[in-house]
Amino acid sequence: MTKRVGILGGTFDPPHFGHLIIANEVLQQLNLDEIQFLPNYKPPHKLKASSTTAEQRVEMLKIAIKNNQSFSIETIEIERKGTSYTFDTMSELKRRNPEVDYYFIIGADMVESLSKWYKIDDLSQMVQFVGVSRPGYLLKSEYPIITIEVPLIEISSSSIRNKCEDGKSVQYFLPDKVIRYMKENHLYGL
Ligand SMILES: Nc1ncnc2c1ncn2[C@@H]1O[C@H](COP(=O)(O)OP(=O)(O)OP(=O)(O)O)[C@@H](O)[C@H]1O
Ligand SMILES: O=C(O)c1ccc[n+]([C@@H]2O[C@H](COP(=O)([O-])O)[C@@H](O)[C@H]2O)c1
Repeated sequence: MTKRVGILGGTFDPPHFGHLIIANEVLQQLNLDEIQFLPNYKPPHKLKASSTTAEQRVEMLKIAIKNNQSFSIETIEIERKGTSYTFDTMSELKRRNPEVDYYFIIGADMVESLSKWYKIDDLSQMVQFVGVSRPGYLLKSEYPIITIEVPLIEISSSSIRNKCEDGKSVQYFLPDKVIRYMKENHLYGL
């Protein structure tokens, strides 16, 4: 039987409640079988290098999704290294799991930039894109995306990193256990 899997690709530097809420909303609203979080090794469009390692980002993701049996982590991009082009990743995942229908979840900020993605025409034939609302961005695309309304969440990894560096609290933006890991490992100036 065909399996329907949602993929949430991201840098997760760090993972936050925005990621968890959109993943859960798409899972529920599209009645998918599961969600796989796909941490990238090197995001194609971000110029600034992370201050954290890929292993630390994966560790934080593990802590964040623990206890939800519908959530798991796909580490294919970390293992492949290099620039994490989604076309390369999804071609390989489709080759490994031809029976799976993939739903690639993106926030509205990413929806706006889809035309610049590597081999986007081929990629949009291979996966079903699912765009979710995000404050400040339109949920419109020339590509055949499904759009899902989620509660608007004004949280981003960059705002969390900035708050940490400014000595401000990030409690309630991400799980306490992830904050504990960040402190123990002195991430983001903590
Ligand atoms: N608050 C949010 N609402 C909706 N979508 C989000 C939200 N935060 C992240 N996303 C989406 O999740 C995916 C992964 O995001 P990413 O890991 O880059 O986090 P980010 O908060 O956007 O990071 P940064 O601030 O460093 O750019 C992207 O498709 C992004 O659009
Ligand atoms: O393949 C591309 O050209 C491409 C361009 C921009 C973003 N992406 C993917 O979109 C997802 C969200 O990206 P980011 O940078 O917001 O973490 C992540 O899986 C990226 O690898 C992919």
